[in-house]
Amino acid sequence: MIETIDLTKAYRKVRAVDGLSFTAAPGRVTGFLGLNGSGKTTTLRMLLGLTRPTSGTALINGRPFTELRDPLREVGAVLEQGISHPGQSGRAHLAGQAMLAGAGRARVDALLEMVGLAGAAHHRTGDYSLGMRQRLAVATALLGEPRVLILDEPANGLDPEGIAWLRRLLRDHANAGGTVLISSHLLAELAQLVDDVVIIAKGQVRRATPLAELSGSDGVRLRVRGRDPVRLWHAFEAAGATVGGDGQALEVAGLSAEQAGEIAFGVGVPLYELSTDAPSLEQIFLELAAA
Ligand SMILES: Nc1ncnc2c1ncn2[C@@H]1O[C@H](COP(=O)(O)OP(=O)(O)OP(=O)(O)O)[C@@H](O)[C@H]1O
Repeated sequence: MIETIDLTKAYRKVRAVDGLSFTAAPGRVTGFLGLNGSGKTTTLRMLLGLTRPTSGTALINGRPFTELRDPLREVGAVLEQGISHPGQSGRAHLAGQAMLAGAGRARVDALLEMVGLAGAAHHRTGDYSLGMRQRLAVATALLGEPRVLILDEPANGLDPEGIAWLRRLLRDHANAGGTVLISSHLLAELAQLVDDVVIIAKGQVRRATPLAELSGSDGVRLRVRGRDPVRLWHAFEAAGATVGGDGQALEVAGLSAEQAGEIAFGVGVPLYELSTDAPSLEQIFLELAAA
């Protein structure tokens, strides 16, 4: 379980995180989404005890990171690339980290297998592709068999096969009762991976919802053309809709197609066109994230 309560981080000129409250629940993969500079990394760093909050609380399994009894066994994180020495092999890197985490050799080999790096385990990490470095970072995060996983932009650099691998890995982790928080600045990148989304902008939560409920009916817009646009405009507004237009057609939010058709019929205006335009997930995200 991950929880932030009124979490705030102010730097001299910016409030990077501004009263942020959200939870990421066990058994779920939660996407933490925002545009560049919206405060994602700062939030994750506060959760991991790397940045001190100005105020508010960041909790992992009910405690601040600094009060966790055995942090490496409770939370694993992928924060940035370049954690390994480029001259070191992937295996040597992981074995070194394993000593810190109190994990044995068998675990190192099992993890290299699990992240698909067994064949490249003895190559220098300096020769790894971005995707391979991401896989090594995920293996490192999993060393202590933590229940909570925090991943900052892990899909970055992964090819479709890598994304499919990450999806399975995160799903298995959540299905086993683990908590996963994964950040990105692209909803499309996470749409196949996550159960829930927390969308932030300017350090504040704009929407926290199961992904399936993000594209609710409130985002649907109608495109309406009829013989008397002005009359239609007034009739739709009188019914509580928000109406815009481009001269050709009216753009109507807040009504279903059925309601709009009935209203047009009621005021005696023949319709030439009535279509619904459901925004894509990416459009909804951008609208929320840019607000
Ligand atoms: N150490 C710091 N000192 C001053 N300002 C900072 C510091 N760290 C972050 N910021 C500012 O806080 C804001 C949020 O940054 P943060 O890195 O958390 O965003 P982000 O959502 O992770 O962005 P990105 O996707 O680009 O990594 C930005 O305006 C950034 O410039």
